[in-house]
Amino acid sequence: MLGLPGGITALLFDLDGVLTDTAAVHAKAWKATFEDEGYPFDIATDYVKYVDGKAREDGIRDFLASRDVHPPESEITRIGTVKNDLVLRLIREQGVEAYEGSRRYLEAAEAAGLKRALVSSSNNAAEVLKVTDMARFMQERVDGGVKQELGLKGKPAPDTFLEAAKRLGVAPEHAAVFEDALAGVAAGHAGHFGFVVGVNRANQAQALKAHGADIVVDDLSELL
Ligand SMILES: O=P(O)(O)OC[C@H]1O[C@@H](O)[C@H](O)[C@@H](O)[C@@H]1O
Repeated sequence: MLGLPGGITALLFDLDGVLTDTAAVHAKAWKATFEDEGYPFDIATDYVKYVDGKAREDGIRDFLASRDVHPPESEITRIGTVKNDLVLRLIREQGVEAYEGSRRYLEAAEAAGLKRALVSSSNNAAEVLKVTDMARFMQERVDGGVKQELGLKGKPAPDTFLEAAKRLGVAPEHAAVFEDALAGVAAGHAGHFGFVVGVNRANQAQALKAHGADIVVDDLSELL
């Protein structure tokens, strides 16, 4: 059913790049922010490898560590605030769209009686879900704020996905993970979920597979 193996009863969706076109907005804002700070930043390599899918502070820490820079927490918070102000401005100016294929997939999942949760590293997830009218599809939401409240480890650790499965009352082997980020598919793999769908929005099908995706699609409509 819906391109999933038998036994899957719950679906765990990443947001940016899986349900909405906001991954590119984040990438653009990170590039501008890091380059203003004096660090050349390549989206195809640095964003994908060090930042994509991770919690805000983890992305900053991991990218700067790759340049052998290890700033104090106050500095990481400052850079994160600059980047977030820019993301919010870009979202206000450009708007946010949900992928049509993802909306149709969620409608089909709802009609099929599958449970659904959002698992996003972003602190802006609730707002993005709301403005794209996708919140109504989600029975649970584990986002950047929930992660902080509960002290969960971020992606690529599986903890946020495991928390969402627990909230839905489903064992990991009965849940499928939908992710576009390498850190996200790695989290799905590490959590021993029943199925990991890699969503290829950045021409990285091979890398998604190598990090743990069971299948890779360009759009969720391929699974309908
Ligand atoms: O800064 P926010 O909105 O809390 O988002 C954190 C991260 O959320 C992830 O979903 C994005 O892939 C990252 O690019 C982003 O950095």
